[in-house]
Amino acid sequence: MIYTVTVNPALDYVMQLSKVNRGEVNRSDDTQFLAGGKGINVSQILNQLAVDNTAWGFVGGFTGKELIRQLNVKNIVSDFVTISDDTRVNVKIHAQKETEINAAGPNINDQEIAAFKARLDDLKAGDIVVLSGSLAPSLPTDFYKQLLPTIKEAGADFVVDTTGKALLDTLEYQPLVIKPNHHELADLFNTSFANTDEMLQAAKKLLDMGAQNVLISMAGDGAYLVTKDHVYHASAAKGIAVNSVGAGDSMIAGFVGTYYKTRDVVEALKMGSACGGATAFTEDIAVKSQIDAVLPDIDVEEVK
Ligand SMILES: Nc1ncnc2c1ncn2[C@@H]1O[C@H](COP(=O)(O)OP(=O)(O)OP(=O)(O)O)[C@@H](O)[C@H]1O
Ligand SMILES: O=P(O)(O)OC[C@@]1(O)O[C@H](CO)[C@@H](O)[C@@H]1O
Repeated sequence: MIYTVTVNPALDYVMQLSKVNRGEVNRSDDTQFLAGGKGINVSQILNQLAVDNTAWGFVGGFTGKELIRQLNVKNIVSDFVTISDDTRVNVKIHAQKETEINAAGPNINDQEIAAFKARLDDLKAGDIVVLSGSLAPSLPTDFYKQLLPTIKEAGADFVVDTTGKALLDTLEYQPLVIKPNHHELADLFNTSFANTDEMLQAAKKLLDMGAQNVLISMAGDGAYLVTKDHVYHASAAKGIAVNSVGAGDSMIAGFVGTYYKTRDVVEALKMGSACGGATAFTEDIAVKSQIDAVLPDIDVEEVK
């Protein structure tokens, strides 16, 4: 089983308008509330790929009810801890440029945290836990790290999609894969890369620090996968990008879901790239037919 963890999910309020004039009243042409949060997006793609998964996290209030309603409509199995505060709303403005305003998130109390940690008792050897997204402000900054000993003791693997110190702190527990984009990878080492070789060297340092695989995503320029023995490049899907929300989550889902089924990192890289591209080409998270349509575009080659 794959478990996705979204401790700070959101209703994404997507507003379409041709232009935003700052300091004036703007009117949108169309709006939508979409169930969001990085782990939930991963679950949506896993469902499209017919990979069994359960979404875990915290939801509360009227926004939390709507989020669960949407997950049920999409047949996403979930087992969230209900909290007394409201799940956040994140505003995504699709105008000339995309602008995102993500709320901090609800207050989560100690009892609710304990109820969440009890969920980990269900883990079995071979399971994969995908930990994604920001922490609600009331959670300790090392919340993900606190979960890792229990996950590893159960014989499960984990994937973590976060940045900075929170990411580095998890490496000693040997995440199955981490997926910084190339900017996040440079930030981890307080640097910028003059060339691809420097970027790949940085990924190798993360392997030395404990990561089992490092996936470097580069939006329309594709991705590199750096493993202990190989480096692969995957080309990007061909199409017109209309949305950048969830491409990274979709890539993680495609990679992890395929790896779970095949244990083949090259197939996983290929599917991850297709899922990321398919989501970039649609307003919402991609569905199976959109993923299938771009899969033949992806060429994977070994570069070293
Ligand atoms: N415009 C695009 N064209 C083709 N493929 C894309 C495009 N954007 C994203 N992808 C695919 O999705 C993968 C992940 O995208 P990206 O590098 O933007 O991740 P990210 O920065 O984590 O994204 P986000 O945080 O916006 O979800 C890329 O490596 C690529 O395979
Ligand atoms: O605030 P976080 O947790 O970092 O990111 C949350 C979020 O921006 O991530 C998803 C896209 O990746 C959206 O569905 C959601 O609103």
